[in-house]
Amino acid sequence: MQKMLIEGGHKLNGNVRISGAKNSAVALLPAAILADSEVVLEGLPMISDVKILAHLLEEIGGTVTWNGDRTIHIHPERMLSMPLPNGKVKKLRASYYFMGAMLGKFKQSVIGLPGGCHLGPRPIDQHIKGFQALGAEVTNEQGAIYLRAKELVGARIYLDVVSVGATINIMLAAVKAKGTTIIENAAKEPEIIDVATLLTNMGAKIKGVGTDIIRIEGVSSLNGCRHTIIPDRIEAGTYAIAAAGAGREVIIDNVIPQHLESLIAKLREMDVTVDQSDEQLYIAPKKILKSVDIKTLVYPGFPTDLQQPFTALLTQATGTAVVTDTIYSARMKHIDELRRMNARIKTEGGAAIITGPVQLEAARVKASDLRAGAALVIAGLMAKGITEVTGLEHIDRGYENMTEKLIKLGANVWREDLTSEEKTQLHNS
Ligand SMILES: CC(=O)N[C@H]1[C@@H](OP(=O)(O)OP(=O)(O)OC[C@H]2O[C@@H](n3ccc(=O)[nH]c3=O)[C@H](O)[C@@H]2O)O[C@H](CO)[C@@H](O)[C@@H]1O
Ligand SMILES: C=C(OP(=O)(O)O)C(=O)O
Repeated sequence: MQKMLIEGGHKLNGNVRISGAKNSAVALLPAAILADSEVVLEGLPMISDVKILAHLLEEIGGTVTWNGDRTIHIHPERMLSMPLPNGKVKKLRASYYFMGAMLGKFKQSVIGLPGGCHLGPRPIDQHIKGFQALGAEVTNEQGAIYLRAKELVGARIYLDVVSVGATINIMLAAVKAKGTTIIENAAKEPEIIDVATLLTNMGAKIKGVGTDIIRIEGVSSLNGCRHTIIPDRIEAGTYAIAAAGAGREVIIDNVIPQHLESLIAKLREMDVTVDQSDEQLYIAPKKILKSVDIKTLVYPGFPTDLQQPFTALLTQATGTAVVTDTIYSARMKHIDELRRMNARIKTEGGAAIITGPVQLEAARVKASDLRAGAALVIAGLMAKGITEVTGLEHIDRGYENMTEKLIKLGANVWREDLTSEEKTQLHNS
């Protein structure tokens, strides 16, 4: 177990290269189950979620080889619908994609309820509703979801809430179903388009991704293919926010700026200079940042996954900002930790109200989830003194080589093993 130490006050400067998108990768890997021959995925991020999913593919009989460190070759020919009720599936959210992919391929699956960030309740009722509409019988037995179908038949499915996971999971189950499936009120995130691109390359017939109505004509078999993943807009956004709060001039490489329009608009409202080209963002903050309100929404609205890092940035802005998370109203565990660092944040009626600017002070803080971790690291870059962040297993789920990337930008950041006393303290906290 380790902690990250961040000596604040070193301005970020230079280039940072963004890795492949976590939320695409975690769906592309299970999607490979549906193919009859080799699937090659290029540009995967080297994060723990990806490593766990690759192991799960092996657990169900797949052959997985890494070529170079970011290209994976998956042979699905010997995969079986092995039950995965416990163990690794609980370590991440996206193990739920094994449900849709195994149901689509084998007409049955047994998967433990997923883990992932604790952001308040994260039901999967819309996934289940979709599987049932396609003809699956669904039972929950001792914390595992059992899915069985004689055959899957296309259906019209209206999502009661716009859900990334349910949209992708229903696509995975429907691509080999008999007839036509229509998903209404579908989510439109770029990662959904990336998954649909892979499935289309495999031979699936999907129309309308990126709109709220997706139409899928089932096919009887899917072949292997090669696919390059899109860049991670949330990782890019995290570095853009860090640059706005603790940077001089930062260039973010390997990004699709159109995926970050809501963030770019908010940074510009704060008076941060943001220039964009095809695959780069240039970020240069002014001395004084203006406060802005944010409200998280489904894509293309402001992403909930950037709410916590952005809240850290707002501690440096002049005025009062109101942050509302309409996707996960309980995604506020970073706030107590930011307060430990001298942030002036109140919570009222589910919103966070941040008054700034304040001089953040270093403290020992704990990441309760992935983006809370990113928020605390950003706060550490802006704080006086050496901040210690624990809970790095959350950060490692979604940020490849964060320490190395920050060092390259000029930050003074390093990791140390926890002493046994610190481990005990952490365990008891
Ligand atoms: C692996 C992955 O891609 N994770 C992302 C995905 O999570 P995930 O796919 O879990 O999030 P969803 O888009 O499904 O959730 C959106 C909202 O719908 C609710 N809901 C969802 C499904 C359902 O069956 N019933 C229901 O009520 C959720 O509680 C939440 O309030 O999208 C979230 C919202 O952009 C991001 O924060 C996560 O980073
Ligand atoms: C909430 C997140 O991830 P997950 O859905 O995988 O828990 C995230 O990426 O911010």
